[in-house]
Amino acid sequence: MRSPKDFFAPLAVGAPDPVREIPNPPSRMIHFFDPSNPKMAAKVPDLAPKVDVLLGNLEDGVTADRKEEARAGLVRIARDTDFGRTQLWTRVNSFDSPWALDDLITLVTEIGDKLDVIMVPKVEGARDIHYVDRLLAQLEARVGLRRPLLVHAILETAGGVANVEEIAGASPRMQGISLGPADLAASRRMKTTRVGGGHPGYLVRADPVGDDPHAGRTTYQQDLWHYTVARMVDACVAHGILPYYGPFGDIRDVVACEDQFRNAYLLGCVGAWSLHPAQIDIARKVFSPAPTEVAWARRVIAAMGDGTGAVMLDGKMQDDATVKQCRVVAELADALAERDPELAEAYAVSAAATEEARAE
Ligand SMILES: CC(=O)SCCNC(=O)CCNC(=O)[C@H](O)C(C)(C)COP(=O)(O)OP(=O)(O)OC[C@H]1O[C@@H](n2cnc3c(N)ncnc32)[C@H](O)[C@@H]1OP(=O)(O)O
Ligand SMILES: CC(=O)C(=O)O
Ligand SMILES: [Mg+2]
Repeated sequence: MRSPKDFFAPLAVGAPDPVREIPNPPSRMIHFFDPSNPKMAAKVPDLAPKVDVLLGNLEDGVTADRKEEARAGLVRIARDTDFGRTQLWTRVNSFDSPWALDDLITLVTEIGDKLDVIMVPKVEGARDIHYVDRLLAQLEARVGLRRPLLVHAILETAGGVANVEEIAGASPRMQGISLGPADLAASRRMKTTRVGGGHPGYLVRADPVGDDPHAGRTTYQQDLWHYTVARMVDACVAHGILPYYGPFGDIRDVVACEDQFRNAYLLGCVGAWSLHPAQIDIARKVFSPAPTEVAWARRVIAAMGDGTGAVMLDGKMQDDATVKQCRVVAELADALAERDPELAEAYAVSAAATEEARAE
């Protein structure tokens, strides 16, 4: 653990000063693509304006014999593409692999000025973040970067979950954490073979109605990921960084994907991964507050004046705490509207309708 006195000191002579506050532009979907896959690479210019984050994935999902091609492909794509306001992230290989060191050296020295965030898989504890923190500072100093690269950890080992608070606070570079349900399931020896989502066997059952233990008992499927997501959200928020749900592997099941994303949204996550173009709009829909919610939030804020006291609105008590809840929704809506003309219109229309209803 760094001393609080030198927490914000650069870790190499000539490296840029660490950021004091993590930037929070929209990152509702982190869209994964394999830079060694020509079909996916060809889609990047069209996808860029449609997503908040594009992530060139070098780790799992890229075959071992195409690791170098993926790395070189990402360098090429980063140089040749105008990403506009869309962020460019990468996921490097894990630190025990033969590729991670070259991933970091090549990407920072070749396209460090284009990258926003480096996602690190299989983070076990603060020691992994300390390693990448120092190495990034050395590389930034070598190439003269003026803006520090940020680091995002994947929570996908039992050790990582046990150490999630220290990971979240390990460096001022820490931008956020994503849940990695596939590796985490394997690490914990969970007996699900799915990538995220529920499982029909993980349930609670209503009490028996008579002597027959089988008759008429409703079951309720439970969320396997609730504990981990909630723990991750608390660790992130306590350290001023951003929590994300990770991948949902059943691409065809757009309904369950939306449910899983929405659970994460309601628990405090700011976004999720999209593995396939079909998941981009699901994430956009879920992680953008509904216009009716925004209209309600604005009504509460207006009704609460200076934000203190208690008032009744449509039969519901509002006070200092509920106005804070509503500010979360309204501020998110304002930030998204600034980027997304469709949402700006939807939120403006809902505001006008609310005004009209109040005037009547
Ligand atoms: C547990 C983890 O670590 S998750 C993270 C690692 N995994 C990944 O990143 C997986 C990323 N996604 C993929 O590899 C693919 O989407 C797959 C394998 C799941 C499905 O791919 P396909 O079988 O090709 O899907 P499908 O046929 O529906 O694709 C339709 C088109 O979209 C393209 N496409 C698919 N996924 C993506 C993507 N993520 N980005 C851009 N284009 C994509 C396909 O190349 C195809 O292009 P075409 O119309 O020119 O032929
Ligand atoms: C996200 C990821 O890497 C995993 O689920 O293993
Ligand atoms: Mg993984």
